[in-house]
Amino acid sequence: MAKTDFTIRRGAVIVFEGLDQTGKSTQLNRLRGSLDAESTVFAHMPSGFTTFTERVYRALEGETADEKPKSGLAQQLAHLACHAESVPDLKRAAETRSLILDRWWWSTLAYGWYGGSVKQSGLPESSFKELIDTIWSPITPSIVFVFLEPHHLDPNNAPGVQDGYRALLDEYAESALVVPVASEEETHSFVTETLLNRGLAARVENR
Ligand SMILES: Cc1cn([C@H]2C[C@H](O)[C@@H](COP(=O)(O)OP(=O)(O)O)O2)c(=O)[nH]c1=O
Repeated sequence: MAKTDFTIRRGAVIVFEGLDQTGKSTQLNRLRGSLDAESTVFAHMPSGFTTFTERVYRALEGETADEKPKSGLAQQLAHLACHAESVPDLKRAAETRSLILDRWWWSTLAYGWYGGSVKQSGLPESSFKELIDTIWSPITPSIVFVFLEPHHLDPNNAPGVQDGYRALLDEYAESALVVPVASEEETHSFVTETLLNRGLAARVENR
């Protein structure tokens, strides 16, 4: 029987965002498994493509307790340092192929600002947003899939983070949508059908 796969349209930028433990990674893996490896670049923020971004990510995840930053502002600035380092590569990937992003600046705003830690530092929201805008202005997403319902409790999902995602969803209603809660298989179908319907993906009959 023929296996049906997909290609993502060249130039498309697809973002997966949302709370921890919501099935985002599972769905990204499913999508990766049904795409040809050549034409789409997958990137995870903050771990990116370089030793610098990889090592900062490991420090942020805190393999040892003393490795993690104590300051919420330092934490988000470290994330943004990784984003700044990765954006030129992301831009190139989006121009020559297609790009699938596992988190981008919505996480910075949702976890950092709406989670409360950056606000506590005294940095005004406008300054934080301006920094984010400056770093991310080269990248425009074609679609943002937002995962909002955690399967398990996760300490990273501070109160407010979900509200942050909802505010971003309202602001970017044209390109962003909530992924409905469903089985793994149904969610995979939802993602692929949405991409097909919006002309961001095409079916490929092979083998
Ligand atoms: C990209 C990004 C992530 N984060 C947070 C979201 C997650 O709680 C954490 C790690 O992200 P990630 O490794 O994607 O977590 P998971 O695989 O569990 O979904 O970092 C920020 O606080 N700011 C950011 O800019």
